[in-house]
Amino acid sequence: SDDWCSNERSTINQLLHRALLLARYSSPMAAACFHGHLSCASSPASSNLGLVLSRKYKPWPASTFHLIVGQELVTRWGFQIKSSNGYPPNVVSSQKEEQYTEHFKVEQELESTVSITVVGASGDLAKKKIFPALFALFYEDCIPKHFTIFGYARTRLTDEEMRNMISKTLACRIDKRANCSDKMEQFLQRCFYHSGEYGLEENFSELDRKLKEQEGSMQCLAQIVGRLANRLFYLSIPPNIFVDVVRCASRSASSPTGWTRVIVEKPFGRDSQSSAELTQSLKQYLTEDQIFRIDHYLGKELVENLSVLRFSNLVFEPLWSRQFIRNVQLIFSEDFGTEGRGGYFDNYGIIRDIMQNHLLQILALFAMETPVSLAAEDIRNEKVKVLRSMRVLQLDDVVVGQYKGHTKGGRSYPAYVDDPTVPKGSLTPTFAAAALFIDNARWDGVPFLMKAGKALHTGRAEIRVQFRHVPGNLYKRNFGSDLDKATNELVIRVQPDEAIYLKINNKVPGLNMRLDRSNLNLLYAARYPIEIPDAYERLLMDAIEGERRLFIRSDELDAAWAIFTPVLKELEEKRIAPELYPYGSRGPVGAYYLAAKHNVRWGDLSSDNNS
Ligand SMILES: NC(=O)C1=CN([C@@H]2O[C@H](COP(=O)(O)OP(=O)(O)OC[C@H]3O[C@@H](n4cnc5c(N)ncnc54)[C@H](OP(=O)(O)O)[C@@H]3O)[C@@H](O)[C@H]2O)C=CC1
Ligand SMILES: O=C1O[C@H](COP(=O)(O)O)[C@@H](O)[C@H](O)[C@H]1O
Repeated sequence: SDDWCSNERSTINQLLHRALLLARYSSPMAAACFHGHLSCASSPASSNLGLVLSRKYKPWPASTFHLIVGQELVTRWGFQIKSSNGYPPNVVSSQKEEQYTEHFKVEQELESTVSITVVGASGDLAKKKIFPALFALFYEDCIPKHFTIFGYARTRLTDEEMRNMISKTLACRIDKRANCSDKMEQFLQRCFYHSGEYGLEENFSELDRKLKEQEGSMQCLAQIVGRLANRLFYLSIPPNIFVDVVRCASRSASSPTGWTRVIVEKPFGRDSQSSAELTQSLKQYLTEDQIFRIDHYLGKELVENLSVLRFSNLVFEPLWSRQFIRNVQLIFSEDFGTEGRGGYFDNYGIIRDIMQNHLLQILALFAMETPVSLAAEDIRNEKVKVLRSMRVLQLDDVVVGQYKGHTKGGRSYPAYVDDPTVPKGSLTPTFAAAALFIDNARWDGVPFLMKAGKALHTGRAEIRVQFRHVPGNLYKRNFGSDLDKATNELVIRVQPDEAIYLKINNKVPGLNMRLDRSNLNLLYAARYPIEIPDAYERLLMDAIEGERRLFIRSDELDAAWAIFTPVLKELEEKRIAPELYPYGSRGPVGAYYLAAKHNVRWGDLSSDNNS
């Protein structure tokens, strides 16, 4: 009854928290999705104990709880997950929202702690992306309330020195500057540093002690309810030390009570074999569920939007096949060279750096069949299927290039091989174009062209979808002899100036019948006047929440390497010389010929003003 419920509230809460702990241990998947807590709610349906759900609640399968006191099983209840207002569990009616607010507050107090250790904290990526993203999450209240951040690297720094180092990289969103410096100060006070070697377990044991100290100080209430101390490690280090760190962290610094997850940065190997070896080594210490392989392109707003565009717009989904699409182009260009990263880059080259991961991931999302649901495994299953349907890339369908020095407007730009960290005479491609095919019913015969390059004339990432000709087009004489110019093209511009636009043929206003190509243009800056979060913010938030949708599963990785490994080997074994292109140009002409061979024109090179 309600009376009993309120008298026994604290006992019941404790019992139910223990039940939740048990549920977490017996069903880690469910627990990973579950961010709520159970409490004795004074709901009208008094025979039910209420289940208070957090904002982050994801569907949770019906389950049986074993309620335990001490070691003894005293009660066993099978009960359904149902909200106390009678709505389905993931729906809270707006009328009832106030009633829930109090519960949310209590819930927040009781949430677990999370410690995020950035391994390689002194490095470029950590400073440039990871710490700023963590701060942005803090600023937006998107990080659990009880968090600490640790930097770990060999460089000797005090806590204060690390705070000083990262404070230079933090920024507030231009559209939300309120209390920015206070927030920064609060954030920095939660940041600590530990200096250690990457392969020494005792150094990680020291880190463990420091983590426990911080977790303890966040846990005054936790002793009562058994709050979990969760730990996330971000491997922002060169790949040759991934396994050392994972071994040490898992043996000496993994969480004794909560989850331990590891975000692994690319490159995940150099080919099928080394990637499989890396996976195998990581799996000596971690389960697949603990490994979060990051591809930051999956966290970009427009890449996330791809599925929304496809699956929730009737105007697109029926057109998404060989029947209407002539070719798809995935284009990445940077207007700067390897600048400082030549040492890393030379061992990988542009195919491994951009195509095999970022562009292929976009392709998979673009081309996959409709997943059963938006659950991570359903999406990843579809991505694996489409990747496994792809034809192994042939040398004939690849063009490679490398930038050479160039002088323009009195300024000289270096060649790739001028980078002091690049070996003289290196044949590593800084540019590549490739034609890929998916041998399934939906995409049979449709070329998926990829192009990626550094030191080009512009910095851009986009997906271009060129549609077929309109059969028996009544207006064909208005287009002259070049019917290709009259086909529709959908452009999803991932960056910069995020946009989705569709090129259509349109009548120019006036008394005569003149047609032109115009854009139906969804320019994000005009439509959504907010600053778009950085990809790392979304991905870090997801990793903390245990959401795996945007991370790469090991079988996806295997399928991705299987497409590129043979050609990468052939390029290296035959020592194929890349075509040189001037720094700041549009890349090697070979890319035009490759496209022409497949009856394609690169959309980004169109003479069209609205390209
Ligand atoms: N930078 C970027 O833009 C991107 C990077 N990545 C990936 O992220 C990871 C980190 O990149 P980034 O920050 O650029 O890397 P860095 O080269 O800056 O290395 C990070 C830290 O690792 C330590 N370190 C460097 N080299 C070695 C070595 N040979 N042996 C042991 N420790 C070493 C250094 O810390 P200390 O000496 O203090 O121990 C360094 O500060 C890499 O896997 C990279 O491929 C992925 C996408 C983009
Ligand atoms: O992973 C990488 O990505 C960056 C480009 O990322 P972006 O978000 O700035 O577009 C690239 O410069 C780097 O070579 C590569 O390793």
